[in-house]
Order: sequence, then structure tokens, then C-alpha cells
Amino acid sequence: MQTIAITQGDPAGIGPEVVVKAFRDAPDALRGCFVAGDLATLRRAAQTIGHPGFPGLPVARISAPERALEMPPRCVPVLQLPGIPGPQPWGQIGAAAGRAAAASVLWAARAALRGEVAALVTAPLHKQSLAAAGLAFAGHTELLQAEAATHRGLALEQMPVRMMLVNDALRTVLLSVHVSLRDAIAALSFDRLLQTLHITHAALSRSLGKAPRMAVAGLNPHAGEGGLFGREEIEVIAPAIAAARAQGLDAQGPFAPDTVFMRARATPQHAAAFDVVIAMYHDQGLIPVKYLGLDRGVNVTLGLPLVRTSPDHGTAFDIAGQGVADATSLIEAVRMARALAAQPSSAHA
Ligand SMILES: NC(=O)c1ccc[n+]([C@@H]2O[C@H](COP(=O)([O-])OP(=O)(O)OC[C@H]3O[C@@H](n4cnc5c(N)ncnc54)[C@H](O)[C@@H]3O)[C@@H](O)[C@H]2O)c1
Ligand SMILES: N[C@H](C(=O)O)[C@H](O)COP(=O)(O)O
Repeated sequence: MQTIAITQGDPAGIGPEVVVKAFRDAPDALRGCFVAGDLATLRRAAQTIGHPGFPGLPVARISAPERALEMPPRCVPVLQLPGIPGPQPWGQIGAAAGRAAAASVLWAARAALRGEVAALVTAPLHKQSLAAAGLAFAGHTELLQAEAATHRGLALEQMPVRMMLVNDALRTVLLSVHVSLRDAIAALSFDRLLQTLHITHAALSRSLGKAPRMAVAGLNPHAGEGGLFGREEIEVIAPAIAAARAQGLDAQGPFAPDTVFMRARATPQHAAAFDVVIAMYHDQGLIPVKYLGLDRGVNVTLGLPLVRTSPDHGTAFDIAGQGVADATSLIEAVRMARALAAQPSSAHA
């Protein structure tokens, strides 16, 4: 069994406590996992889930990733990172919290790129704390892209990545992620959509074992209604789909964005018509997935030469430190990371 690094997340948020909960509630799934971060932060998190008769979980310092394999179930192994800031006030944006979250992700990313861990699972960080710490990345996706490009000696545009959100009913891949809606519309181009289709096709062909049926959502209401409500479908989206089809990909659309997710959703009564929906911007894709339940979704970065998954929720500052946060999404992220890492080629997972 290989080891998986879990990043601690923002110490002011629910990341550390969902991590310790996952070790408590899913010891089999968490076998071989360890936390890259700060021991005191994880010990404080373990206290949040203690109650009379259950004093919390043991949190043990390990000296190297492979030591995680020797840990008994329901013990949280932590690889203490040098210089990482310790516990921070719950629910507050801060530069020290951003530095701590970033240190954990950077360590885990580099370990994964060197092949020292099989995958990384990232607990949520707060993007404003990351910015306060002086890191010019919108989130994990952009930071990991930059680390991977540097590791390979490539320019950023030579390491294109995409965000995929998955639950048991839907998959969606986003054309653009953390940009304003105005910039997202500007980012829609023939090349970017074609590249998104190729990245999605490559990743899902590996994980599904067959070419994915890809539905492309329109940008405008009713996919433009024949040009009455916008021309992007006619001028950009349809030509990119046609080019992808000519290259042998199973891409269809553009479909009306308000109904394509319904058609792609798998239910016990209804087989999904598509394996994935390509969404034209962040909220178009993420609202349908998150609306089905934050506990069910997993965020996977496609295009990286490493496996990275994450829960689909954020730092939830409103409930941090109370021990009430649901760890299901993190547990699902660990299961998915293990499955992706076990594929014959996990590159561009
Ligand atoms: N993977 C990540 O690092 C990640 C993912 C999403 C958001 N974020 C960041 O997190 C910060 C806060 O984002 P937000 O407030 O928009 O979304 P959020 O997901 O943190 O919270 C939205 C709502 O869902 C609830 N919630 C979230 N996770 C929960 C859980 N595990 N159990 C129970 N309730 C839960 C919260 O209490 C809140 O009411 C932002 O900086 C955002 O960018 C990070
Ligand atoms: N857009 C993601 C979501 O809402 O789930 C989230 O912000 C995470 O982004 P990174 O994986 O890039 O941190």
C-alpha cells in the first residue's frame, strides 16, 4: 500500500477537524494516509470532536511518510513541517493562516511530484488568507499547476489543468474557474474549449475505461436560442465541438445549460445520457453538483502529473472549531484519490 498526503487546510477553518474526523470514522479508507502540517493544529482539531466518554483521537508525530503505514487505526499521523505557523483563531482571515495552509500544500505537491507519495488530498483553504499571505494563486488548482510546471521545466500554458467536480450522480468539468464572470465569458474561446474536451477525454477514458460521452453546455440562456440570445454558441462552441468530433472525441452540444445537468444526472430511475458536462464557467457547473449535497462531491484536478482530490466544500468559518463539520466529502476524496492512484497511469488524473 502506498501513502497519501492529506494537507491540513486553513487552521482557522474546518479542514483540520474534518481530517481528524475522517481518521475516526473511516479508518480503513484512511489507512496509509498522513497529514502534512502542524501537530498542535491537528491536536486542537482532535479536541473539537471529543466528548464525555470519547476524549478525542491520538495525534502522533511521524518522521517520514512511510511511517503512516505502521500507525494503528484511528490514530492521526502528522508529519510536522518546519516553520509552519501553528493554531490560529477560529473563523478569521489571516496571513499566518494562509502561510500555514500554503506550506502544507507546497510540501505535499512537491512530495507527490517527486513520487514520494501516491496522491494528495487537500483540506480546504481560505483564498483570502492565501492572498493575505502573499501567494498570488486563486486556489489549489492554480498553485498546483504552477508547481507542476516548474517541476517539469515548462511554462504555465504548457501545463493546462481543469477542475472537475464529481458526485455519485454527476460529473462536471469547468472551462474556467476562479475569475470574474466577465473574465469567464472573455475566456471562452475555440482553443480553450477544444483543450478542455481533450483534457476531459484523456482523464475520463482512463478512469471510466471507455471514451466519455461529453455534453457541452451553452453559455447563454437556451444555448443562445438560435442566435437570439447571444452568438457564442454559433461562433465558438459549436465549431469547437465539431473539431473535437472530427478528432474522434464523443462531444455533443451545445445544450441548454438549464436542462443539460438534468439529462446528465444518474438516478436509480434514469440512466445518465452523458458521462460529463463541460460547463462554461464556475457557477454553471458547481451549483448543480453542490445543490445535490456538499457531503457528496469531490473536486479533482485534471491535467496534473499527480493525483489531487479535495472535498467540494470550503473552510466554513461559520462552524469552525465546533466539531460539527461533516467529513463525508473528505472521506470520498480520499477514496477517489486512492482509486485514481491505482490506475496504470495516474499522470493527468
Ligand atoms: N477545496 C478548497 O480549498 C475550497 C473549496 C471551496 C471553497 N473554498 C474556500 O473556502 C472559503 C469559504 O467558502 P464558502 O463560505 O463560499 O463555502 P463553504 O463551503 O466554506 O461554506 C458554505 C456553507 O456550507 C457549510 N459547510 C461547508 N462545509 C461543510 C461541512 N463539511 N459540514 C457542514 N457544513 C458545511 C458552511 O457552514 C456554510 O454554511 C472561501 O475562501 C472559498 O474560496 C475552498
Ligand atoms: N471552486 C472550488 C469549489 O468551490 O469547490 C474551490 O474554490 C476549490 O478550488 P481549489 O481546488 O482550486 O482550491
